[in-house]
Amino acid sequence: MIRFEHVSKRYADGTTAVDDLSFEVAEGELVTLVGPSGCGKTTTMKMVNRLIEPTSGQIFLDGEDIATIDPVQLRRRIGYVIQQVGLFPHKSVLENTATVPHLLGWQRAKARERATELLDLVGLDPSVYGDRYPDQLSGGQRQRVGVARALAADPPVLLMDEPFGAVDPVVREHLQNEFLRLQAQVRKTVLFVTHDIEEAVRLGDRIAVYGSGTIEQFDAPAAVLGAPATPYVADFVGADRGLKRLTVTPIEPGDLEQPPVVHLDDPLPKAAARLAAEGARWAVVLDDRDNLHGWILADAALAKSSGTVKEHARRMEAWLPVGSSLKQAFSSMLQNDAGWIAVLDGDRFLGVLTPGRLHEALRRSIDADAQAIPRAEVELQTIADA
Ligand SMILES: Nc1ncnc2c1ncn2[C@@H]1O[C@H](COP(=O)(O)OP(=O)(O)OP(=O)(O)O)[C@@H](O)[C@H]1O
Repeated sequence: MIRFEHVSKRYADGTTAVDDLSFEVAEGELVTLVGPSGCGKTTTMKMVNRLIEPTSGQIFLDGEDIATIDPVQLRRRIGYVIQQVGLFPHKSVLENTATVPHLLGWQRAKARERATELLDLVGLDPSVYGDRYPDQLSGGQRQRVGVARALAADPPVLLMDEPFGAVDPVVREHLQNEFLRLQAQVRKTVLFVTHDIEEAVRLGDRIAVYGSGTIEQFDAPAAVLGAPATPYVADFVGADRGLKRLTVTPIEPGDLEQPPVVHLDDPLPKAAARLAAEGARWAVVLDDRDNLHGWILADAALAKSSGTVKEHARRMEAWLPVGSSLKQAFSSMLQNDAGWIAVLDGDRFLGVLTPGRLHEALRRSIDADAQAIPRAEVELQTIADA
C-alpha cells in the first residue's frame, strides 16, 4: 500500500534526516515508527503526504508514484493526525469533524451525518459534544476529534504523528485502546510515529525502529522485544523487556486455571459440598447459560444455609476477553484489587488467570521466542529441576 524505495532527504543545511530508506506497509497494516528525537520519523511521514519532498528515491501509494499525484488530491486520500491537533477554534466539534467532507463538496446534511457517525465511533456522544468548541474539551477529547476528523472522508491511509503525545499516561492508554478497537473496525493502512517504545509495541502490527535516518529493525513487536537485531535496538527497547513483553503476550486458554464452578440456582449446601470436596476457598458462579455471573466465598455458614447460590454470589468486575494482553490482565488485577481475573470467550467462561499463571505465561513466551517454537510447547523448568 505504501512503499518507500531508496528514499533520502537532505535538508538545505546539509542535515541528512533520512538515508536510503526502503520499506513497505501492507494494506490495513499499522506500522509504528519509533526512535529517539531527531532520527527522521516525522520527515519520513511528511514525505508520504508531500509536506516534504524527498531529495532522492520514490514513494508509492497503491502502486502509484506519489510524485506524479497532485499534492491536494493526494492529501484527500490520506488522513493526518498530529500532536497539536490543530482544530479550528471558532468551529464546533461537529463542524471541525466535517471539514474534509465539506472541502470535498459533500452536501451539508450528508457531511453532518458522517461527522456525527464518526464522533460516535471515537467515543464522543455527538449530542453532548457536537456543538461544543475545542476549548471546551479535555486534551484527550480534542485528540479524539482529531482522529474523527482524519477519518471523516474515509481515506485508505492514516498518518499519525505522536497523536497521543500531549496527554497524561492514563488518558493516553485509554486513547490507545480506543484507537485499537477503532482500527479493528476500519482497518486503515496506518503509519504511526512515536518516541515511546511501549506505545509502538502496543499499537504496531510491525515496528520500524529508527537509528539515525535509517531503520535498524523492521519486525513484529514480539520479535523486536525478543530478538533485537542490533545492540542499538536492544538498548533502545530497554532492559525491562520482560515487562514490555506483557504488552504483546496474549492470554491463551492454556494459561488458565479451572476453579470449582457452581451455578446461580444451585442450593447452597450443594455448593458448599463442592467447595469442600475441592478444598477451594471460592468458586466461580455461572448463570443457567454458563455465562459468568460472579463468585462465591466458602464460609462455614454456607453448608447450613437454605436458599441458592444466587443470594450469596458476588458480582465479578475483573474479567477480560481471551486474547487480551497479559499487561491488561495485570492492570485489571491491580485496578480491581483482585487475586485473579475471569477470562471469557464472548460470554462463555473459560477459566481464571492468577498472578502465578500470568508469570508462567510470561516466562513461556520468553522461552518460546528463544527456542523459536509455539508458547504451548514450552515446558517450564522450576528452580528445583534446573
Ligand atoms: N527544515 C529542516 N531543516 C534542517 N534540518 C531539519 C529540518 N527539519 C528537520 N531537520 C532535521 O532532520 C532530522 C530529522 O528530523 P525529524 O523531525 O524527522 O525527526 P523526528 O525523529 O521526527 O524527531 P522528533 O521525535 O523530535 O519529532 C533532525 O536532525 C532535524 O533537526
